[in-house]
Amino acid sequence: MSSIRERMKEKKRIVVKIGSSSLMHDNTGKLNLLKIEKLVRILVDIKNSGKDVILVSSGAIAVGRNAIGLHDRPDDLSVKQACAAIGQAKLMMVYQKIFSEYNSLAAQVLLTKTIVLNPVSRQNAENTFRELSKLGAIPVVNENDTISTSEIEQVQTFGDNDRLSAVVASITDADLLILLSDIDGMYTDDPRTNPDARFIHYVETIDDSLIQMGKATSGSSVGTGGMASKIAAAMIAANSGADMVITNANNVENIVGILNGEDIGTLFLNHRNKDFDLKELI
Ligand SMILES: Nc1ncnc2c1ncn2[C@@H]1O[C@H](COP(=O)(O)OP(=O)(O)O)[C@@H](O)[C@H]1O
Ligand SMILES: N[C@@H](CCC(=O)OP(=O)(O)O)C(=O)O
Repeated sequence: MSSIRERMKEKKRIVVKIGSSSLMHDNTGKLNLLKIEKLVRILVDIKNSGKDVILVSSGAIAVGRNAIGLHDRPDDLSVKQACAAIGQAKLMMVYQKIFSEYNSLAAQVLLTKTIVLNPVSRQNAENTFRELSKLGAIPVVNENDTISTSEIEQVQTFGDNDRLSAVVASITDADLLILLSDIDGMYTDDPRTNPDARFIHYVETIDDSLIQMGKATSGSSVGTGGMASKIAAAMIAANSGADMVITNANNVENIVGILNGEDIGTLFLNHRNKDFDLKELI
């Protein structure tokens, strides 16, 4: 076990993000309940061990699409937003049920970019997260997709939950962000299109050559942002003082391995920057 990975054992506040593709069965588009159940059990156990944990869960639009029998990804904004409204409620119902089976409280927090950019509403959000932590609840965060859109200037969108999860790590002062994806971690190129792509275990510095390697291509019909948005998230996390690990959601036990210091996924090392202004990277 490397000394860099040893420091994972000391992490106190962990943000875990799961993407839409990882929550669903790819052949049916329905929720993978076994995976969600395992994820929740692990999160509650981390909380029980005395650490703080926050879940950022995508899936509102995908679950809503499935509920109304919409096979293709909607292009129309109002359809997307209606799907999100239906899907977010259904998703929370599932989370509530499973969290309560482990005697734990799930708390829904829906954010928009505007909330984070406005100092007063951002302070409110920070206070809420702090209070939830004191109460022993586990926040389940998503973007407020029914109202945030790039087309409405007053309510700008994060667009993908990788960036959102890094923003959550930043405003909650988390020391670790784990992105559960449909891939083992970052490669030198998208391995779905380039068989010669090599796995990257550690990233010390996010430079231009690394940014070029992370393509915006998504591995599924429900994912958003590809590796490019995960690198954008890593930049926010690193500046905020949080290490970030990308790992495969096929095995949610990877979370436990990462916290035990095992060499799993791609680790982006943090470089806390006290002059960092979140506004510049979102
Ligand atoms: N350099 C790269 N390394 C690994 N994956 C990459 C890279 N560039 C693009 N990708 C793509 O990014 C996808 C993961 O992003 P995305 O589909 O948005 O997943 P998620 O829903 O898990 O966030 C991978 O399945 C892969 O096809
Ligand atoms: N907020 C949207 C998901 C946006 C997103 O980034 O999705 P993903 O690439 O699956 O993490 C939803 O809940 O449907």
